[in-house]
Amino acid sequence: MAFTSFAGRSYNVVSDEVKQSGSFDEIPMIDLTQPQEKVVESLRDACTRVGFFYISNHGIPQDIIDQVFSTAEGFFGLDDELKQQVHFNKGTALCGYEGFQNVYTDETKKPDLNEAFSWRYTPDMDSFNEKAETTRVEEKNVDNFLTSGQNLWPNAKPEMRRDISQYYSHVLKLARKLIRLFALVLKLPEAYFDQMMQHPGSMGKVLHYPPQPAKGADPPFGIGAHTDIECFTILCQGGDVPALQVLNPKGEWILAPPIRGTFVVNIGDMLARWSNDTFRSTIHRVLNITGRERYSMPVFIGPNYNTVIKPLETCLADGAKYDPIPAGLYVWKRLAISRLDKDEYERQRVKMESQLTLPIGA
Ligand SMILES: O=C(O)CCC(=O)C(=O)O
Ligand SMILES: [Fe+2]
Repeated sequence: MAFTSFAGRSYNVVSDEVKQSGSFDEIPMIDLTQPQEKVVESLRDACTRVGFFYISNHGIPQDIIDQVFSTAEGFFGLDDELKQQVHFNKGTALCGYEGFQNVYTDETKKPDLNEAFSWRYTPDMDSFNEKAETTRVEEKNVDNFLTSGQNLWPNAKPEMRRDISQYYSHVLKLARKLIRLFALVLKLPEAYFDQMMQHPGSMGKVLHYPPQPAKGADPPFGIGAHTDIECFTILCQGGDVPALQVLNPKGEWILAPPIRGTFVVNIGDMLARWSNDTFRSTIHRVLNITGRERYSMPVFIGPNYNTVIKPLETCLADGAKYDPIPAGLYVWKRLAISRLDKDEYERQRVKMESQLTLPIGA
């Protein structure tokens, strides 16, 4: 069975059976409190060979995590009418509520069996970053997708804004720590990405996957097989509901179960592209056949949307494989194609391309 991702790469999937072993037989675990050289060495292996890893001792208090999942569960339990009030179609940032089977992720266009609520970075959600407010000015000439303040927070569940913001502030801090480690892995100065991460091109999402039948010829997936769009994802799995599967190079699906006290981190297409494929962006999907409700919360991290993603100098041994593209345009195209109808996509594309242009000589 062949699989072509939205990023245009082909993969061979040999078996639909979930294996516990393979060419990477498990997802590495990296303790962030080890000496830095050890962390960097483990990250180099994880990012180049697997594209997925767990992190332990990440520093985010468990009660903050528990709180946000409990609030999100309450939000998903609201009447549909209340959730529809913040449907992503009501805003311009492609964020807000997505109902069951509203969106598709894999190239078969089969709708995903989840409901979700998503938000975009705004400086007021970045409370550990003293420079957050001053970076807002960088975005003043662009609107729609790129403008801050477009989040659709539900009035019917005001704790969503409070608890998500609290959690997200912590995750942003962790993300800035990780990007410094990635810089070292890529043989760049530790602070190489710092400025670009002041106002990150970032989104977050909380997802609810209902249980689904274990058998069936052509089952819907909680989320279809895909690679993530941004540079990397920090994923928190709520409860103890194993359903995330990761495709190894042999074409086998490896389970990445929740491990309390850890996050799953995975590399996305933007960092694979930026690193000229030094880092791997690995295919994954969700199939919740546990009989239980599953909740998860990925935060997608990328640089400021004006950043030009051009293969990094330290990764050019085989020549640049990719053309430069503004980060915001890359993200927008990937999100919009599975969310907007064709005419609306074309209308917005023209506008986006005129707003996000490459600097001369990029
Ligand atoms: O729910 C999960 O475990 C994964 C979600 C995911 O892959 C995504 O939202 O991109
Ligand atoms: Fe994903």
